[in-house]
Amino acid sequence: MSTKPLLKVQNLKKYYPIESGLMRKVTGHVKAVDDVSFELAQGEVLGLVGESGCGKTTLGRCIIRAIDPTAGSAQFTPGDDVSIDLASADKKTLQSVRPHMNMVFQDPFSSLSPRMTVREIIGEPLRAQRVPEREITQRVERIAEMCGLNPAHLSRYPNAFSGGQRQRVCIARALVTNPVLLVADEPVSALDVSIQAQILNLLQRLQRELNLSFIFVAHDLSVVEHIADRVAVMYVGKIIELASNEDLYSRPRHPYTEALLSAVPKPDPDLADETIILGGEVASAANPPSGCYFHPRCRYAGDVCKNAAPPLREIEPGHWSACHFAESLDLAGVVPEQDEGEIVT
Ligand SMILES: Nc1ncnc2c1ncn2[C@@H]1O[C@H](COP(=O)(O)OP(=O)(O)OP(=O)(O)O)[C@@H](O)[C@H]1O
Repeated sequence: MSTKPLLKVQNLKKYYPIESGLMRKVTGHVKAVDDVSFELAQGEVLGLVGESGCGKTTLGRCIIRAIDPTAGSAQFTPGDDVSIDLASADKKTLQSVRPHMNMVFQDPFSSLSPRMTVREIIGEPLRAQRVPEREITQRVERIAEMCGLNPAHLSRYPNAFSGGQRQRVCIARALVTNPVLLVADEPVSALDVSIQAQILNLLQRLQRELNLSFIFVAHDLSVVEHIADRVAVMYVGKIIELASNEDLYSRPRHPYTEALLSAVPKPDPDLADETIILGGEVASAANPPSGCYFHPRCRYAGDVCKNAAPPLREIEPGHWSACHFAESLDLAGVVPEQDEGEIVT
């Protein structure tokens, strides 16, 4: 088995040009993903968390090369003899590794063709690989069953399915090629609260049974608390904290993470609500503030934060923070929920 990380992302960037005037002159850039680096081990679940617009979806899409990054690399090593840079790979090379990675999207209502049966939808990636029809039938039925779908219902169309069942169809389609890497982009946020736990439990079970590596995108730390091994927090295109689940929740080392954690629902309703209300707007990726992008909203900011951008640095083994005061601030965390099996609704 390979000792290399499954995925090594280095200095990844995605800049969108801002054009204006009749001549569509480029007057600036939206830095949607700005110099992001991290590694993902085989079988690891990385939670990718941050407010709307911070670049989570763009990062996920760049990694699986649904869109082309502006710069940087994403070395993907799905096997001992296969290792390619997804960021720079040509079309043919990408096609050869496509079956090893996939993405599940937020909205199961718009991501399924209404004119195809569920059997056809799930089998589509295999058909694209020219897998024989008999094998497609077997593999579709197997993965559908693993995803909690009744094989007798596979000849139905998506509109006969509820939101949760449709997301199961999306998950089955994403897994039918036996990928090793799955990017799940807010896979439960479009679903009813009562269904969210079922889909999270399903993803967790599949991750364990299939030894999948996950990048699990969420805007809320409570969603990834149960499923992630490590968590990366993004703010305006950059990772500003990265640590093991336990360290990040119990001892955050960035004021933005502290604020996100304060909004995580407390198990004990008698505990005082100490939600930190962040003032001001999320900084614009087109025109970010000077220094630390978070400083205009940070209650601990000093002069240095206005002037100098703090790099993401390892402040203790495995715990990375991009705060000038990471070592000296005593930030409030939460007790992470123990993983005691399935989430109960
Ligand atoms: N095609 C595009 N052209 C220009 N700007 C874009 C494009 N796609 C995304 N952006 C901008 O890039 C930034 C990051 O967007 P992205 O959708 O990745 O954020 P996100 O964290 O996933 O947000 P959400 O949780 O709302 O999906 C935003 O400022 C967004 O407006």
